Amino acid sequence: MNFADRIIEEVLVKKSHVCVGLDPRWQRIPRSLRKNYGGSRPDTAEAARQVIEAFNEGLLEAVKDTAVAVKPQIAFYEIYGEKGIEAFWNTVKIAQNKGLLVIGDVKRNDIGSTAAAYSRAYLENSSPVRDNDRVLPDAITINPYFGSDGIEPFLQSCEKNDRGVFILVRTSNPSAAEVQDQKLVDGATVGEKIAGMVAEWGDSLKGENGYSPVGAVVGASCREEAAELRARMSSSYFLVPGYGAQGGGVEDVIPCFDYEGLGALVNSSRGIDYAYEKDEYSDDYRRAAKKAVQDMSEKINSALAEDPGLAWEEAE
Ligand SMILES: O=c1ccn([C@@H]2O[C@H](COP(=O)(O)O)[C@@H](O)[C@H]2O)c(=O)[nH]1
Repeated sequence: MNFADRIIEEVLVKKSHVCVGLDPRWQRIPRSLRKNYGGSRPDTAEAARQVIEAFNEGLLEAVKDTAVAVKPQIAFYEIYGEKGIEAFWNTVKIAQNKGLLVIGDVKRNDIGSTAAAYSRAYLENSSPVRDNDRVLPDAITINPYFGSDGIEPFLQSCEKNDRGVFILVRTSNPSAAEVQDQKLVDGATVGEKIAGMVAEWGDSLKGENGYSPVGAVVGASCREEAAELRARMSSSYFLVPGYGAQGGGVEDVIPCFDYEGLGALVNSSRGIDYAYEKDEYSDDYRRAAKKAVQDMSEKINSALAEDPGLAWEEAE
């Protein structure tokens, strides 16, 4: 089953389009979890690993029935060095054991031969060491800037191992337009040009539901562009960050979906991880995360039920 079919299977079972980001920011982890490990900053890298894993375990248990996928952003783990990396990989394992798809937000790529090593690191079981007890994320985010030879090794790994990639097409950050909205000689923007390439890269890998494992990152901050991008990448699942903490709302993500109300996973990281901060009386982050993810899912589902064809109508 290709990666997009695996997403759709979970979407239909859980009746949800939500991806929860796992971005552990030390000072925002509930005090009760970190107080014996150093307070305002971790005493040791090992303390950081333990607290992050405990925090993530609680979040994962809380969101596992509603979230389709989780997206640990590796920067928040790398800052703790090797112990942080250990926490990242342990988080991948814990999440998968709870039935969640894992999207490693690692934004990798390079020249072709180096991209092949990245692809092997994240999407291949063939470890360079003999002791091959490895977990792999179900998908990762990658950068298209190197062009086809950088992308090719990832496509091969996706096909061989039923994994997926989400290629950066239109990101959610405030400066994204500086590069991605620049017009090329044919009048298309850089983002639209990449969208066309993403569609081609995935074309021969489509699965049962017509989606390929070659997805696209399209931020919730670019509602105007989203319908056009959906039309250009009709076989690509979208990963949509920017909901919640970055200001994106349900109306911003609806154009990322297809006619049937499929085609997009909407991510929220801080909005779920630290939902407990809104309750001045409790630091039960698990209960708050569970409620936040349910609310988010219900909002998206009701908007889709009202107007699943919105994206296509706007693009025509
Ligand atoms: O265009 C992009 C690509 C990646 N991200 C990442 O997603 C999460 C969003 O976190 P929130 O707390 O929900 O804002 C974060 O890990 C970013 O690095 C993105 O926001 N936009």
